[in-house]
Amino acid sequence: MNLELMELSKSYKKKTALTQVDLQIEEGECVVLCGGNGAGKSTMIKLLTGVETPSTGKVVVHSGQKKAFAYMPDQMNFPPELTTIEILQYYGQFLKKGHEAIKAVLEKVGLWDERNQRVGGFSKGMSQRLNLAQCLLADTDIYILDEPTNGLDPYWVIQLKQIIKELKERNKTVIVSSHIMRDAIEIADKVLILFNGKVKSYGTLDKVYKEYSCSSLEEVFLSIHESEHQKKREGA
Ligand SMILES: Nc1ncnc2c1ncn2[C@@H]1O[C@H](COP(=O)(O)OP(=O)(O)OP(=O)(O)O)[C@@H](O)[C@H]1O
Repeated sequence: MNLELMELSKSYKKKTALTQVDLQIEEGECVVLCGGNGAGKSTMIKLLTGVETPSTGKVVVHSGQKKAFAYMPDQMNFPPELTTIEILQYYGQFLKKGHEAIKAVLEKVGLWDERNQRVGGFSKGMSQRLNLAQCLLADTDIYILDEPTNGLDPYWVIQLKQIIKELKERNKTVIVSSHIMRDAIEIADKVLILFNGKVKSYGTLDKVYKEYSCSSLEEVFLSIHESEHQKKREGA
């Protein structure tokens, strides 16, 4: 086991974004954080990566590495005047990665031929692939990807899934947030279902389906929505 979330909560002023999360994530697993808008996916990712500090609880990382996480934020604003390769060279300095490693990741995300282009002219999908490249450049135990399919066309969604599969084959832990159910079904060993900052279910798809007597993630979500709205109506 290499990651433990202990009584993790986060509040922003009056808003509770995440409530008392207790769970473990095993080595070599792909966990997909699922949930609707405002469910708490990005907040959880920010707590995992240390971008935000928890209001209570903690994240314990069991890793021999000094830097255990590689992070792909949901959006990156790269300096527009820099070229693709200049950006990766910048990250490479900190990660101690040279030309060969940079070339390998740019080839993986299909941007090697665009290495001398200024990123200010990039499409949304190209920027997202560059964002993925900076994350893959780090050789860490845990990869955290926040809505990585945003802006990617179907070809690159398939490639991204293949990249995640390869990371898992190298026994890396991959945590992905997505509101696209189909992605979750295809790549997840486990899904974590968040609703209003609370964990509603965590485990394999079979376990989650059984818990809600459903046969798809869409049905699980509908069931959660209906029961939460029912509770709200009864409380009102
Ligand atoms: N910096 C912040 N200040 C105040 N409230 C915040 C902040 N960040 C998040 N929140 C609130 O916390 C809740 C969870 O937000 P979060 O961004 O984690 O959700 P999400 O599941 O990633 O949603 P989405 O799919 O819409 O991106 C929301 O109600 C949001 O408004």
